[in-house]
Amino acid sequence: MAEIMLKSLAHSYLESPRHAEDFAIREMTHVWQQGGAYALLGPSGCGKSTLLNIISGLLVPTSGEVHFDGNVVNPLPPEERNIAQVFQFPVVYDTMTVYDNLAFPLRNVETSETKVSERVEEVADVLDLTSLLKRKAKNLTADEKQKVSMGRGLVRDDVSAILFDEPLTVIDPHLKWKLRRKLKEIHQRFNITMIYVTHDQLEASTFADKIAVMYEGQVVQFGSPRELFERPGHTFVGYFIGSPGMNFMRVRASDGHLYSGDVLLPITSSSLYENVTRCTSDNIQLGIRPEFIEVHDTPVERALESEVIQVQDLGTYSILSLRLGNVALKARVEEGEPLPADKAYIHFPEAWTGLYVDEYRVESGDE
Ligand SMILES: Nc1ncnc2c1ncn2[C@@H]1O[C@H](COP(=O)(O)OP(=O)(O)OP(=O)(O)O)[C@@H](O)[C@H]1O
Repeated sequence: MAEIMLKSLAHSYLESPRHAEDFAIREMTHVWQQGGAYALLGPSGCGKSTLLNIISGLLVPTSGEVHFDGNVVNPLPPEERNIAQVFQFPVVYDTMTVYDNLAFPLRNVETSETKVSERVEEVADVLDLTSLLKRKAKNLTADEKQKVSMGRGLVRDDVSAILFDEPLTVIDPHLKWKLRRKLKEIHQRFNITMIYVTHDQLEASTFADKIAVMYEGQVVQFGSPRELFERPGHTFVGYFIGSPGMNFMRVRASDGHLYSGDVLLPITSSSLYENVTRCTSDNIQLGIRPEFIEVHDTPVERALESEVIQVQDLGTYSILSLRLGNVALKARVEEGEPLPADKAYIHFPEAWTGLYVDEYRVESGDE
């Protein structure tokens, strides 16, 4: 088991990369601590598999170092890195029994048969595979095969880390939830560093204590599911996490006030105002999640009048599509709360309103 550090790591699939866009991984330094349950979350093509393959040694990075417990492992081939990797599609030997499949990684490193049977039985028990141990793998369903693949990753207790690359893709939707819980349980029981790659925010949040959100080859935020929701560090995290994503409004400061277009925003935080006036960039936005906008059906002090464009009834809550000046916003109203018809009076609580300059969050002194 190991702490994994990526030091000034960058990777391009091109021979002579010149621009930032030529890199699948843009230069980054990142630490995965020993024993952590991590998710690597991001849209298709952001570099997740590239990063995993660099850690496991399947891919040699263009520059930078990979450290396991402080030792550089760049020159080591995958088999010497002690990394278990579980891929999207099951990797099992069809002609072997489930038992022999699970025993394979242990027998490869000449483990005694007593230890083999101990570990195989333990892992089979955790993954509910005990009744299938004598079956040939070719007779298993896709779900069962993927559980065997996972089991092969878990069976050695000397691995540095287990990397999961979208492991639930082939799993039946109703079993996905169960397996996610199972992986969490396994993590707690075996205390192994686990990195779980996914593009699904729900999968990431159920599995991981900390999530690294990747966007265009960079980790734009590394935090708990709650931090990513409450204080997205980058506009992409705001859009990508939550449903619907965070609202962003372009803002400017003038005469002691903040404006979005022609709308004067009744924001009293002086440090927020000062931060905006200090910016040299013209890419300045305020971000607020639909869940945190206060919605009233009658005028109230400091609330802004907005036009209701659409109401989407989603059972226990509704999502309002609003227009404030020329800005489109979404707001969430819980069941039982007054639902505005034509006009909604909205208020942005300052504790939940973030300032974003050049897409990154800037903390104001008030927080
Ligand atoms: N073997 C390759 N040769 C050239 N370009 C590649 C290769 N593999 C990946 N890429 C490119 O590198 C970038 C990152 O790809 P990568 O597969 O790491 O992303 P990902 O986040 O894992 O996406 P997905 O979820 O679709 O697998 C993409 O632009 C992709 O097209």
